[in-house]
Amino acid sequence: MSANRASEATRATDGTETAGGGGPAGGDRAAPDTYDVIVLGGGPTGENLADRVHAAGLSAVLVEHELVGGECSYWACMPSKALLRPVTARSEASRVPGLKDAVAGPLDAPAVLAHRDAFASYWKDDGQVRWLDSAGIDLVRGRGRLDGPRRVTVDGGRTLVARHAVAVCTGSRPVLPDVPGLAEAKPWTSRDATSSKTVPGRLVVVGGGVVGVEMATAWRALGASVTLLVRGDGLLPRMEPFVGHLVAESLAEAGVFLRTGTEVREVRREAPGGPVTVVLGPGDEIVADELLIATGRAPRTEDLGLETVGLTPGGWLEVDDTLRATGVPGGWLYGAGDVNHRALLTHQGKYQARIAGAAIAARARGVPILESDRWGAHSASADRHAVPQVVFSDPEAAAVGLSAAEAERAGHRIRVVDHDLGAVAGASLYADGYRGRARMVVDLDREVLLGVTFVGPGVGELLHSATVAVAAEVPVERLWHAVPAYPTISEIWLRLLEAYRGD
Ligand SMILES: Cc1cc2nc3c(=O)[nH]c(=O)nc-3n(C[C@H](O)[C@H](O)[C@H](O)COP(=O)(O)OP(=O)(O)OC[C@H]3O[C@@H](n4cnc5c(N)ncnc54)[C@H](O)[C@@H]3O)c2cc1C
Ligand SMILES: NC(=O)c1ccc[n+]([C@@H]2O[C@H](COP(=O)([O-])OP(=O)(O)OC[C@H]3O[C@@H](n4cnc5c(N)ncnc54)[C@H](O)[C@@H]3O)[C@@H](O)[C@H]2O)c1
Repeated sequence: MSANRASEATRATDGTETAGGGGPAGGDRAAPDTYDVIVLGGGPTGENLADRVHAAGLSAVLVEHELVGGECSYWACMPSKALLRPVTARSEASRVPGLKDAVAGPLDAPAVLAHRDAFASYWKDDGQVRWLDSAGIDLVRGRGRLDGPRRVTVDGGRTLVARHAVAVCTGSRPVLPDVPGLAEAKPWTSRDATSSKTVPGRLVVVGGGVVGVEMATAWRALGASVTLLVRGDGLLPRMEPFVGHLVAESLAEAGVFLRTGTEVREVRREAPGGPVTVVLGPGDEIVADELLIATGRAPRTEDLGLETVGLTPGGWLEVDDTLRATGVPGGWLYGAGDVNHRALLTHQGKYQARIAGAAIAARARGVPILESDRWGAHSASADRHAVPQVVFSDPEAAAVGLSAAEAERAGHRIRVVDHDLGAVAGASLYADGYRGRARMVVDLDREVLLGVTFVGPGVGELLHSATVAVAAEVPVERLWHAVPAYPTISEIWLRLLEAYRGD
């Protein structure tokens, strides 16, 4: 069983299995101090990397100072999606004839929060630790710090030594912008927004990226009055512009107050737990019960001992396509997942873990590395060409590869093909008044797809078809023979291809 699958299986039952008391698996075992590979950080990336090298016959130890499973399991993907699924399910059901009345009325907030708690495994990592145990990977609890080449100290005490590699998988943390009064006001970060036990009456969200949009969606549907403050002129700026327009329209219909072109100048909270005042300009203030700051991430590298191996602490860890850190003599240091800033997504971290694990094992055995093979086992090329992402907003947004603007900036000769998703028979069956749009970006020189974007209800599950087309560089001519089933939303492929061919 691979990393993460054990915990997914326990959650799939009723979520209560991981809720019980600790058990013996939670602590260090009587482990040796020398391993083939030391992994720092037990998030999804670290777990998968340890699993891969162990499966290749190397010994591995995982060092984790909080919960095994990392940000994703307890304060990011899992709890946020558990909060959002009831929102999108109700929204879609309310547009299906015969169901509308059945889902009228507010969400049952206590039930949704309890569902979220179960999906966060009640913030206990027993299930993940059981999986490590069963996989034969040692766990050392505590903060790991590099102490020169191939050496790691844990909590300043015990020293671990690696024969082949140390992999830094320490992830990222939220950043707070430098705004007077902000830190003192103790705002919510993504951790609070995914774990709060109560629904705030009034919530101000700062940041129109993925966290801001998803959390504004969830907490509005749970009953909060939400104001979303965005610095730029729209939402989800990394995706095609039409995505942000549709999501903004839908958030406004849900009752979210959206203000673009704003800047938070000062924050005041007079008493702990009391109301918070967000100052946008002279006479322009908003008073709320909570303030969520969702303005991006910083790497967890500041106290990692990077200076002991010649690197500068605090920055994103620079790596090559085999995930090996650049500028470290001997080539024994790796960095995978959020910490290298290639793509801050769980699935990409797990992908990098598979690639890094294979590269570490190959180098340990003296097997030639296939670095030059762009799509070989030792090169994380998808990070640059085919990163998929689903934003679980209402409606969902899903994209892979390059947007039209990114493709142009990269110097490709492109053609952009757009189509109205609502005009597809499967979409109109899916929900009354289905609104959505799709775009494919075609590389005219090679006649392959560089990127695909969908926005509309249920499009998240459509994305992998596009990921296959982009990563595999399937010729457009051959895509014509990939026939979408009728009447599914996937028929959007046929419409896009017809438009491209001029049929
Ligand atoms: C609100 C939110 C929602 C998200 N939703 C999604 C989603 O739906 N889909 C998706 O793909 N991505 C999502 N992401 C992104 C995803 O959470 C991250 O990309 C992912 O968690 C990165 O995994 P990682 O293993 O690299 O790092 P992390 O999950 O951050 O894990 C790093 C681990 O290292 C440990 N650590 C750090 N320093 C040390 C040290 N010195 N010693 C020992 N241990 C250490 C930490 O305690 C942590 O457990 C979301 C992010 C947020 C904030
Ligand atoms: N469904 C998913 O895949 C999912 C969900 C949540 C988060 N994530 C990942 O987590 C990462 C972090 O998400 P995020 O939303 O925090 O970061 P982000 O980088 O996606 O968005 C942050 C936004 O805040 C804005 N911003 C920055 N400083 C600001 C300031 N001082 N005032 C106002 N706005 C400011 C930025 O312009 C940007 O639009 C992302 O890279 C994302 O990929 C993924």
